[in-house]
Amino acid sequence: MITKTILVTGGAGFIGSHLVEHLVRTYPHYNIINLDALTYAGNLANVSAVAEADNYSFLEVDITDLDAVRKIFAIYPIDTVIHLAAESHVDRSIEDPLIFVRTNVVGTTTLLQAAHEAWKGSFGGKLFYHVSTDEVYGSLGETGAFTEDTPYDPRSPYSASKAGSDHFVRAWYHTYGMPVVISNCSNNYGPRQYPEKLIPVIIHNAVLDRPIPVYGKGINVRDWLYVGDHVAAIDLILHRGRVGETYNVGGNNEWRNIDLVRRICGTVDEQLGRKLGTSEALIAFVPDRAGHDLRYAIDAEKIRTELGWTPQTDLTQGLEETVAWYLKEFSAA
Ligand SMILES: Cc1cn([C@H]2C[C@H](O)[C@@H](COP(=O)(O)OP(=O)(O)O[C@H]3O[C@H](C)C(=O)[C@H](O)[C@H]3O)O2)c(=O)[nH]c1=O
Repeated sequence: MITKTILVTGGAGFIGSHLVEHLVRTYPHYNIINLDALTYAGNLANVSAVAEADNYSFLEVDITDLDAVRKIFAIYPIDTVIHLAAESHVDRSIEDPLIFVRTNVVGTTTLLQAAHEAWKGSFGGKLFYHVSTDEVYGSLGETGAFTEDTPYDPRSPYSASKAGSDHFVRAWYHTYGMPVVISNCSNNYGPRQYPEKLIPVIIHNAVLDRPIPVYGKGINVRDWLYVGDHVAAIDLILHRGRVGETYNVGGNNEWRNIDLVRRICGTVDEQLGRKLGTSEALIAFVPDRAGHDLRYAIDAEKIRTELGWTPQTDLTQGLEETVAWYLKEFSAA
C-alpha cells in the first residue's frame, strides 16, 4: 500500500537522480514522481536503474509552468515535495543570469504556489523540502564555518537566485503556515555530475589529454561531500527534520582547488595505468572566475546532534568510485 506520494523535482539531474534511486529502492511503499524539464544537465539515463519500478514515474515538466504544475497536483495525491530542480552552475550564471532567476526563483515560487493551492486548509502530513546550497552564506576567509545562523550574503547570480528561493520558501512558511524544511549543502561530487563542474572537468580533460583549467592561483577552498552522503542526509531530514528549520550539510573535507586537482590527476593516472604525473602536466592556470568566492566551510553540528548524520565516505574512496564511473562511461561511448 502506498503511504506517501513524493514529487521530486530535478530527479534526472546529478543529486536528484541519486535521491530518486534511493527513495524508489528503499521505500517501495512510497510513490516517487520524478519531475524534470530535461534541460542540458538532466538525463533519463541517470534514472534508468529504477525506470521500470512500480513506485516510480517520470514527468517532463518545466517548474515555471504554473498550469502544468497545477495539473500534476490535481492528478496525484502529492503530500511531499522535495525540490532539487535548479540551474546550478556558477560560471553559467555569470554568462546568463536571467535563466537562473527564472528557474531558481520563479520556478520555486511556482511550485510553492501550486502546492499551496492544492494543500490549502489541510497542511497535515504535508511537507515542502527545499534543497539548497551553502553559497547563500557568501564567502569565508581562511577560518570559520557557516552555521544555520550565518547571515545570507550571496555574491554570484547563482547564489543570489538560490538565496531568493530560500527566502520564498520561508515566506510560505511564515505567511501561509506551509510546512517547509530547507537544507544547505556544500560541494557534491560523485558519478553522473555534468562535466562542467570542477571534478568531472578534471577527469574528462585528463582522459582526453586536454588542458585542465584551474581558475586563478587554485587557492580557493571548497568542502567536498560525496553525493551518497548527501542523499542520506536528505532522507533523514525528510523523515526527522523539524518543520520550519534549516539544516547545513557538509563533508568536513576542505581542499584547496589545486591540491584536489593534483589528487584527482593521480587517481586518473593510476586507474588508466599510465605514468604518474601525466595528467598533472595538463594543469593550466586560467583567468579567475569573476567574484570568485574564496572559501566555503560548513558547521554540520546541528544535523549531527539532532539527526545523527555524519558523512561516511572518505575522499579516497569517493574519488576512486567517481573516477572509475567516468572511465567506464568513456569506454562505453
Ligand atoms: C569548473 C571549474 C571550477 N574551478 C574552481 C571554481 C571553484 O572554486 C571550484 C569548484 O567549482 P565548481 O564550479 O565545480 O563549483 P562551485 O562554484 O564551488 O559551486 C558548486 O557547489 C555549490 C555548493 C553549489 O551549490 C553549486 O551548484 C555547485 O556548482 O573549482 C576551476 O578552478 N576550474 C574549473 O574548470
